[in-house]
Amino acid sequence: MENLQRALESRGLALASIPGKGRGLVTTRDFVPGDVIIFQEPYASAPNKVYTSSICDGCFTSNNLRKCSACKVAWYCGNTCQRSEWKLHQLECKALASLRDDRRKLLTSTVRLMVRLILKKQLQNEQLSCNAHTICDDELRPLGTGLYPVISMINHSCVPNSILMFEYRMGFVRATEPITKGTEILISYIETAATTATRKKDLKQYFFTCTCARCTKNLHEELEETAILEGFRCRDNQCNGFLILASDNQSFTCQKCGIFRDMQDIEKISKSVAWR
Ligand SMILES: C[S@@+](CC[C@H](N)C(=O)[O-])C[C@H]1O[C@@H](n2cnc3c(N)ncnc32)[C@H](O)[C@@H]1O
Repeated sequence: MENLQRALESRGLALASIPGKGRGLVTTRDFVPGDVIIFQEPYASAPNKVYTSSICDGCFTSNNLRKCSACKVAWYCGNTCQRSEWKLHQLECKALASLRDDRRKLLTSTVRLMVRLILKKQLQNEQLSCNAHTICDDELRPLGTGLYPVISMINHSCVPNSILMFEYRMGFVRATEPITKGTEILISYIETAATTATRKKDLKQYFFTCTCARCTKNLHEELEETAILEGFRCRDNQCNGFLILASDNQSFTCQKCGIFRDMQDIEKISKSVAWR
C-alpha cells in the first residue's frame, strides 16, 4: 500500500476515501485536457477470441501471429511476447493442452482471465481485488478483458472529467477537461451519450446509484436531455419526425409535422421508452 501511495504521489494523485463511494483517486496537482493522468499494463488479461485468436496474448497486436504448438490456444506475434508471457503461460499451457478439443473450443475470455488471475496470484502470492475492464481498440471494438488494479480505483460519473483509453493492452486515463488540485478523477463506466433511464439500466451491473449532476436532474431537464439524445418519435398519424423542446420550454413540437405535445404526453412517451 505504501508503494502504491508513493507511485500515485509521483503522478500527482492520491488515494482518498470518498463519501458514499468507497475509495477513489484525487489529484494533488492541476491537470490540463489531454494530460495522461495514469497509465498501467493489466495485472492479468485475456484476448476476446480465445480459440481462433487474431490477437497476440502479450501485446494485443494482430500481426504475424503464431499459435503455441503445445496448447493451441495462446497466440504470439514473436519471441519477445512469447518470452514475456512464458512464466504465466507455462502454467496455463499444461492445463489447456490437457483439454479435449471440443472443451478447448468452448473456452471464453472471462474463464481464461480468471484462470490467469489465480495462477498469477499463486506465482506472486499477492492479494488483489479489482474490477475487470473491457480492452477496446481506437474504434471501441472490444479486444479482450484486463484487470488494472490502480485504474480500478477510479469511480464513475456520467459527467466525467477523464476517459479510459487503450493502446493495445496498456490502459491510459486522460483528462478531458481542466482538473484542479484536490478534484476526484472520474471516468464513465458506461456510454455517456444515453438517456438517464438507459444509463441507470447500464449501471445496474455495478450495484450503485449514480448521484452525478446528470442523474439528479429534475424531470423537465431530464426530458429535454432525452429528447435531444434519443429524440422522442412523433408517431402521430404515422409521422416519423422527432419531438423537440418548444420555445415555451414547457412543451415539445414535432420538427416534421409541427404537432405540440405537453409534458404529460412526453412523460407517457418517456415511460414507454424506459420500459422497453
Ligand atoms: C472500479 S470500483 C471503484 C473504486 C471503489 N470505490 C473502491 O473503493 O475500490 C467500482 C465501485 O466503486 C463504487 N462506485 C464507483 N462510482 C461510484 C459512484 N459514482 N457512486 C457510488 N459508488 C460508486 C461502486 O461500489 C462500484 O461498484
